Amino acid sequence: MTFLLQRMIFEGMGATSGVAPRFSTLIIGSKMIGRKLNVAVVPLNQRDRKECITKKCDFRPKSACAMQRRLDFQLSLSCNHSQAITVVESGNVSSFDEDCLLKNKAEEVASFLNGRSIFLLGMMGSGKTTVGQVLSTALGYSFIDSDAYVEQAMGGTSVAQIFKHHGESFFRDHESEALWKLSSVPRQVVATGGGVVVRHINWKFMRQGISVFLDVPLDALARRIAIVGTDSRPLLHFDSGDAYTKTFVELFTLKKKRSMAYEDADATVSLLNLAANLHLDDMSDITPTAIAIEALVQIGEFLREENDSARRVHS
Ligand SMILES: Nc1ncnc2c1ncn2[C@@H]1O[C@H](COP(=O)(O)OP(=O)(O)O)[C@@H](O)[C@H]1O
Ligand SMILES: O=C(O)C1=C[C@@H](OP(=O)(O)O)[C@@H](O)[C@H](O)C1
Repeated sequence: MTFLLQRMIFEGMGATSGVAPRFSTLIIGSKMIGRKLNVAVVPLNQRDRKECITKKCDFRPKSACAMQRRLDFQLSLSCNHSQAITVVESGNVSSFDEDCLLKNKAEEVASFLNGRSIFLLGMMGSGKTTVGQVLSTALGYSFIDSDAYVEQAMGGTSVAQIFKHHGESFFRDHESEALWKLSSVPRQVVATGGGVVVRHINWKFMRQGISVFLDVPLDALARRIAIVGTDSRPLLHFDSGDAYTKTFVELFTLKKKRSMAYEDADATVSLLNLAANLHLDDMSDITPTAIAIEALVQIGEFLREENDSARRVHS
């Protein structure tokens, strides 16, 4: 894997010139392409800027390391947030403290959320459960899977069994009821079922919180689901045939019906965009933590826009 996540603070390639860098960006991803370092950055917030003081930041890739697709540079940061310190010694490749970045971003966003819950939306396999658990822990929220909630309400009957014995419409009624109940509970990350967007009433419940669409290309979804199997996902379960192909075809049909509805989400995390920003060829290299960080960035953007438009209305 050529991708390295580093917590490094300096201003772009200006750091190589020996000029003391100013703090404007936080590099969250880097990748060697030949002898060139490509980086992905996010803006630093005011508090991070105050916290971090760079003593020296000198980037020097060596050809041998470049060939091995490893970074070799010296970076010295002084940062009064002890967890945030990453010192990369010459010859070593640091492990990036993604968790620290997630924690800082979650703290920042949580202070503007006022306890509003997060509803994760997306097609089956888009990572709502996986990312939701990471996000809830970071925010200090509880996590709930709406499918699991319905299963519990049905005395432990699985979603697959509910579909089989009672049909989809029965399941959707219970799904809406679950969302209605969950929408009144603050400080939760809710992983919804992929089909939740098709019923208009569900939006009314989800608007109590903030909805975030995890937009993952169909190929990646089909690959993920083919690995774990389709037993728990009745809409994708077929008696015979290649799981990847059948899943892909079925997801394609469902996505066509749902894509406009997903666009109504308050915020979107596009894995295609994220991979491009991080200079990754393979989307499976994006960790759930990196996706959770991006979700927080997008939630932060939504809150800022919401705040701006509220101010415009009142002025
Ligand atoms: N970022 C990721 N990279 C690779 N695999 C992932 C990622 N996120 C989730 N997965 C895998 O994809 C499958 C579906 O994820 P899940 O979180 O259950 O999706 P959903 O809740 O949206 O249906 C799981 O096997 C999970 O381990
Ligand atoms: O997309 C859908 O219509 C469905 C998605 C499933 O949840 P996940 O998205 O968690 O797999 C589950 O609610 C049910 O099988 C129907």
